[in-house]
Amino acid sequence: MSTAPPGPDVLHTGSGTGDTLAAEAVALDLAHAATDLRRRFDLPEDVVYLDGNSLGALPVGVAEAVTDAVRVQWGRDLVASWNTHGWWEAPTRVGDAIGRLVGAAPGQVVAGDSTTVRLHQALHAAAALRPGADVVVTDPGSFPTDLYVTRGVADQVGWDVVLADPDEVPRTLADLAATGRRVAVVSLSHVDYRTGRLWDLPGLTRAAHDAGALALWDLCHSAGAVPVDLDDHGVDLAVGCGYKYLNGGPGAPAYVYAAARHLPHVRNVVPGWHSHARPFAMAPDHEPADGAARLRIGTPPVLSLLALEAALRAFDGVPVEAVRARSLSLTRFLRRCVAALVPGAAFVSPDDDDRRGSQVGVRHPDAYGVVQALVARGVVGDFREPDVVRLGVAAPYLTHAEMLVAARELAAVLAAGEHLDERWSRRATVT
Ligand SMILES: Cc1ncc(COP(=O)(O)O)c(C=O)c1O
Ligand SMILES: Nc1c(O)cccc1C(=O)C[C@H](N)C(=O)O
Repeated sequence: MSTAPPGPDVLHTGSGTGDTLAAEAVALDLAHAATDLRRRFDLPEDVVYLDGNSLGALPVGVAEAVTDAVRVQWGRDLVASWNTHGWWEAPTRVGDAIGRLVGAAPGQVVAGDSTTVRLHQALHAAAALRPGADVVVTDPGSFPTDLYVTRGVADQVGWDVVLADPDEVPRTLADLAATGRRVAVVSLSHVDYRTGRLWDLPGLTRAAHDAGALALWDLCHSAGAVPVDLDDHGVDLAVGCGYKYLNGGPGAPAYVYAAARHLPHVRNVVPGWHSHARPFAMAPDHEPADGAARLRIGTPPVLSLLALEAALRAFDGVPVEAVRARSLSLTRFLRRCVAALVPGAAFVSPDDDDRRGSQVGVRHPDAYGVVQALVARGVVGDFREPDVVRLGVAAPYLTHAEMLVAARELAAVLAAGEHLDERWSRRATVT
């Protein structure tokens, strides 16, 4: 199966519906040609890659940037590179580059470490900014690491964890206020990793503020795919990873955002020496640096930061609003193709554009087998417990033609019963 460039042969299904969809795919790809950034990525020709919400594709230029960082900066220039190649400033420089994609003015984002660590740090910062409050509100459907970290920090600072579906958060906040409870922070994911549900970040941020709480957002599944506009919406704290829609590579550095109004008061729970105002004074007492640098920790993963920095150039000249418009068109079309070719498909992701992130999920009792059979046919998605076939749509490098190919392959897998193959009876470690 070849998909690049997807021509009429690949698209032809031999059915009336298929022909109509094929013609539509061609028309939509023409209409969205300005945001087709496939040439900025190094993707295998024979794969429809629908897992960029787990691990983004490799952007052109990253391998060269890493080679230069290793051979020239590390290999030749050695320790001087901290100064001469800007290694020291990389966490805040890359943080600012991420900030451009999530609507944060410079000086509020720092990159490095993992989402897990950054969330831990952000929740502790919230605790220090809201002394006397003793509740954290979060979504029971959050990604597991978020639940574990939230419970862990709650134990450390003496909070109660109140679980509420994001739709129910305003009512939960009202109930808590009515019983005299003070909420420190509402901590939510912008897009649900399993369902692709996009939550109302502006409205829920306002609801948190109205209750006297801070709003903390996990942007793992929205940064680089959905406009976030952190500053415009008055978000207090945010975290996210670098390896999904930001395409920074496996284990790419994560990031933390603290709004400028909070930064002078933010306490860093892991105040390593890179967060010191004068690190090379080697002073025995910690004195926080100004700005986002106070959220640095210890020595950053320089090679990974430079890889992420090069990866972010894939977005150069393309506003995230344009990426979103392409993503909506792709997910809308994918949904329509699946509905047409797989009658009765049970969608888990919302139909409504305003409520859908950048993925389409379908429930199936043999979802794991369906995903494996799709992968065997060159359509790479992933399986999420308990029964979700998750198709992530990283708009910059995908086409409408590929959406149709994915739907056709899904229909073919189900028609042939390939999902029931014995090969899929043992699950891989990473699903
Ligand atoms: C919403 C969300 N938060 C956090 C994580 C993971 O955190 P970490 O990057 O520390 O593994 C993921 C994905 O792995 C995620 O989807
Ligand atoms: N972070 C991951 C990892 O370390 C290994 C395998 C997958 C991942 C992922 O990113 C999974 C992803 N957060 C998800 O939404 O399912």
